[in-house]
Amino acid sequence: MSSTLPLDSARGPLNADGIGKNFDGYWLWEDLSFSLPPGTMTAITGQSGAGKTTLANCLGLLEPLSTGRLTYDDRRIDSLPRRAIAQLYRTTFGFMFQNFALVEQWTIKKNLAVALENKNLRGSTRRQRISDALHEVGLGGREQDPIHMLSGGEQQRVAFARLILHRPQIVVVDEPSASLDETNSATIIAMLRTLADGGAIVVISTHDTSVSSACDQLVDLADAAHGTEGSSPAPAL
Ligand SMILES: Nc1ncnc2c1ncn2[C@@H]1O[C@H](COP(=O)(O)OP(=O)(O)OP(=O)(O)O)[C@@H](O)[C@H]1O
Repeated sequence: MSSTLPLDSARGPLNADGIGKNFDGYWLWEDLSFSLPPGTMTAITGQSGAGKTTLANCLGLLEPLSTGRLTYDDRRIDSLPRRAIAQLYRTTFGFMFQNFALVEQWTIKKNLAVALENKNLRGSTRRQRISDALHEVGLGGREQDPIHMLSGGEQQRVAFARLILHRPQIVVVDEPSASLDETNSATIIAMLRTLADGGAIVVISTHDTSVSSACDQLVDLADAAHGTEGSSPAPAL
């Protein structure tokens, strides 16, 4: 798919340095170090329960790390106060969650307008941007459709249109192909690729090999040491 909309480039890599996550003495993953460069798509892979979603949440600053640090744009970002994280959500991070986080009773247009709230745009510019984003995802002219009338694939396109409007430098995606058929899954991967091609850092938690094989690099949690301190590792689920 071609991209006609301007996207924001990331300012440098998002770096993870020795990060770990511990729940009640159990290390889900630990001592992970990797770099997510601008312009690339990275898949977080591993078996069910390996901690893919948890790692995506930690990279998106939605959950705290137990150890290690995250840096972006030469700035440590994992231990920021709430207000600074909120600012990063307005300016830097975009998310696509499994349930798309759309308001079902609202129209497509109203859901998309939320992404432009802080951008101080004239009404006509706002309408044009929404219209362009909807054309970009193949839903041109559907502004007034309520979300609950849309299929899962269409809802995901709306969620993607919202990402386009938000123009994030870092995009965190959780299981993009869950509950989608092959065609819709391929479409969403192509859409995420347009964000990476525009210079964004795209990181995707997935159990789907068709998604991970479309990425430029993997963070495989099968390789992450885990277990309780002083005991053998937990059995595979
Ligand atoms: N807040 C929490 N407190 C305790 N345990 C948690 C918490 N959040 C997640 N877990 C546990 O961490 C493990 C990993 O969960 P996570 O959803 O990250 O794995 P996943 O690899 O994404 O799994 P799946 O592929 O099945 O979605 C699970 O056993 C889960 O119960």
